[in-house]
Amino acid sequence: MAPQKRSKRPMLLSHSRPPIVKSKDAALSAKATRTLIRSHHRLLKVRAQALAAGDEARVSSIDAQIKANGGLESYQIASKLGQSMDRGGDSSKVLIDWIKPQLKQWNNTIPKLRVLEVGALSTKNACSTNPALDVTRIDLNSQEPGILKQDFMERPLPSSDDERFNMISLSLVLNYVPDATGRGEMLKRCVKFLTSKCPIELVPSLFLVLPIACVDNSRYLNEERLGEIMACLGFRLTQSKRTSKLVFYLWEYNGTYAPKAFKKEELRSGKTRNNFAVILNKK
Ligand SMILES: C[S@@+](CC[C@H](N)C(=O)[O-])C[C@H]1O[C@@H](n2cnc3c(N)ncnc32)[C@H](O)[C@@H]1O
Repeated sequence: MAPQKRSKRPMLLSHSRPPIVKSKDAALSAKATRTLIRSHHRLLKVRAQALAAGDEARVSSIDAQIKANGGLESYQIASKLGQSMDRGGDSSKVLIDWIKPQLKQWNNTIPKLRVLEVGALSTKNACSTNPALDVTRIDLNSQEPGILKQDFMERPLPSSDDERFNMISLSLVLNYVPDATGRGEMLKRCVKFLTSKCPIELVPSLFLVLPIACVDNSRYLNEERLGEIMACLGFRLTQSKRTSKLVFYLWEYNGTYAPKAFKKEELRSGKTRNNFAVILNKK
């Protein structure tokens, strides 16, 4: 009788990052990195729940735990490690590969394309080092002088196209937002920062990277639902790519912004599913 194939268990969201490492030492630090990232996300989630419940004492106690774990800074170091070459590399390389054909139209006699990188950990990634791109980098906690310390949700809304962007990068940022409504608001907000005024022929776009478990193993989100949410915001999927841990998407904005309501509704059940969700409010 042929040996029975072991069925592959669906991946938990907490196990999605960083990608596999090879050497023994790296494997150890990968484990520590994963634990730190997982714990930070979990604490942010319970903090958001305590905040919503008005439980200030619990919020303070969670803040103390986050601090004891090294805070956002340690989380960012762990994320950077996850981004390093031996763990799958810089995600913005995927974006550059995808837009390479359009970037061929660019030369240094015309203005650069404006890119907003939300959740930026480096000034030297593929996006930042591309000569055709003028990258504005923001993060809740700046690690380098070229990164502005700013919450995207608090960034003043643009008053003209000169303050808008041809592309926005949200790489592993949407899953950082601890509540489902906040994620919907973040996606909506992206639209307000995009412009079709561009030095080359390029449709304004959103580069979105998520841990694969957010769409493959969530009770509340799958690719179809994500597509529906994005479609009502005016986005059309033009590129996508999967690795064992991450999913990359390029969404073009077609200008038809008409948000519909999407609740947190169970799309698939099962004990090993995660609870990643995006709630969209009409207004
Ligand atoms: C997992 S790291 C991802 C970094 C990098 N983009 C990557 O792909 O590896 C998430 C980063 O997003 C930042 N972030 C989350 N929400 C943000 C917001 N509302 N505004 C600015 N940065 C945010 C966090 O501070 C954190 O540094």
